[in-house]
Amino acid sequence: MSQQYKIAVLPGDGIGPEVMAEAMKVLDAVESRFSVRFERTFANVGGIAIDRDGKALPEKTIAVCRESDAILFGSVGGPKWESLPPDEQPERGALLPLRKIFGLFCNLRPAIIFPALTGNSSLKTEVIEGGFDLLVVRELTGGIYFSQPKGIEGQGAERTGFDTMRYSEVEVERIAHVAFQAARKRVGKVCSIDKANVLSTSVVWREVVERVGKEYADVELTHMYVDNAAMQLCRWPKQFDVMLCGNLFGDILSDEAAMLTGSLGMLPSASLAEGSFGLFEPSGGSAPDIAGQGVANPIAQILSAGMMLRYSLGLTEAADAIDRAVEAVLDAGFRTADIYQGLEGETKTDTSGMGDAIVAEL
Ligand SMILES: NC(=O)c1ccc[n+]([C@@H]2O[C@H](COP(=O)([O-])OP(=O)(O)OC[C@H]3O[C@@H](n4cnc5c(N)ncnc54)[C@H](O)[C@@H]3O)[C@@H](O)[C@H]2O)c1
Ligand SMILES: CC(C)[C@H](C(=O)O)[C@@H](O)C(=O)O
Ligand SMILES: [Mg+2]
Repeated sequence: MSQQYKIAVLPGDGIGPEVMAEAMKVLDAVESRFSVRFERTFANVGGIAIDRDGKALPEKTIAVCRESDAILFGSVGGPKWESLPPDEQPERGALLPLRKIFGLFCNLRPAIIFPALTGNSSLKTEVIEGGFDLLVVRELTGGIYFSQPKGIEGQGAERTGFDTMRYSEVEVERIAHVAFQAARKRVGKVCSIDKANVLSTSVVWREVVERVGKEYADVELTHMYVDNAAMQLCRWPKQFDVMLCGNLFGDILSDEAAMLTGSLGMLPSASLAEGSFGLFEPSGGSAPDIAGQGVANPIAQILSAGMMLRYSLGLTEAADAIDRAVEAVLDAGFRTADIYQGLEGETKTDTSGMGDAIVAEL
């Protein structure tokens, strides 16, 4: 009998359902090749859940997630819901609560340049030569995203929006351990990103990371201010192996790192709790500017499904096969619009064409 896994599938809004359909085809292919079964339960999340169930994160969606081994998430949000009160909008009403409810404190965002796409990078050829492979380890349930108090108060010219940024030692410690352990399996370098020249949270962050680093004598630890890090990523990304970041800095730097690889549509992510449970989603959003046209790049969603197999389900061989299939399809010249340059050997394809090519390769 084949091994069975339960997956909560939350396509969400915009391009979410379009790219999720391709990830489903890939999971079908994995089922037949590796003799496993993915029992998938679809549930509403984000704007579509507001429209159908009256709130961005319905109880029944939370229940489906609780009963599953992992969550595969598309993306949420869009102009249709922007006029709602902030806490009811898809992002703050669904995605952030999901991260908190399931304790998904650790966000892994690997930015790897595929050899076939070196010409797509926004970087100069000499900078890209030989490719690069870096991992952003982002703290996901603390910092300015979640600290209280926050809100908007007052009237007229005195009306003020405010957020608070707090990081406790335990929060920094547990994400630092993840970064050092990841570095051990990679090149062995952690660069911790902060703003310790200005922010008190960063003073605590740097001290704790330094202390945790003493337990990993085999890993090289450096510290860098976030503004310099943003510049260094464009200048010479190869200097980085693991970039350890707080919630806000990791959000910003991971989008930057994505673009160095060619497109935001290429960058997957894993959001992990203690243990094996996780939520897997593209790093980018619902892309309202291209939604409904069938042209979105499904690779970030497909690679996110691969990360789910690797991190939550322990299906390393199948996860490797997905990564290899994506690489082979790019080598063969298949390109969605976001990575198409009109060069010789390139074949322009749409969302489902890219999914089909990856399935055929699998
Ligand atoms: N995890 C999430 O659900 C998530 C993440 C980020 C943004 N959002 C939300 O998405 C909405 C749109 O935000 P935004 O426009 O700032 O960011 P976005 O990431 O949706 O889009 C930024 C740009 O990248 C392009 N892009 C993104 N994914 C792509 C793909 N797979 N293929 C091709 N091109 C792709 C878009 O077309 C757009 O030009 C907002 O409501 C935002 O809050 C959601
Ligand atoms: C949509 C938004 C809340 C989210 C974040 O800021 O974490 C997104 O940008 C991401 O990177 O996953
Ligand atoms: Mg982001």
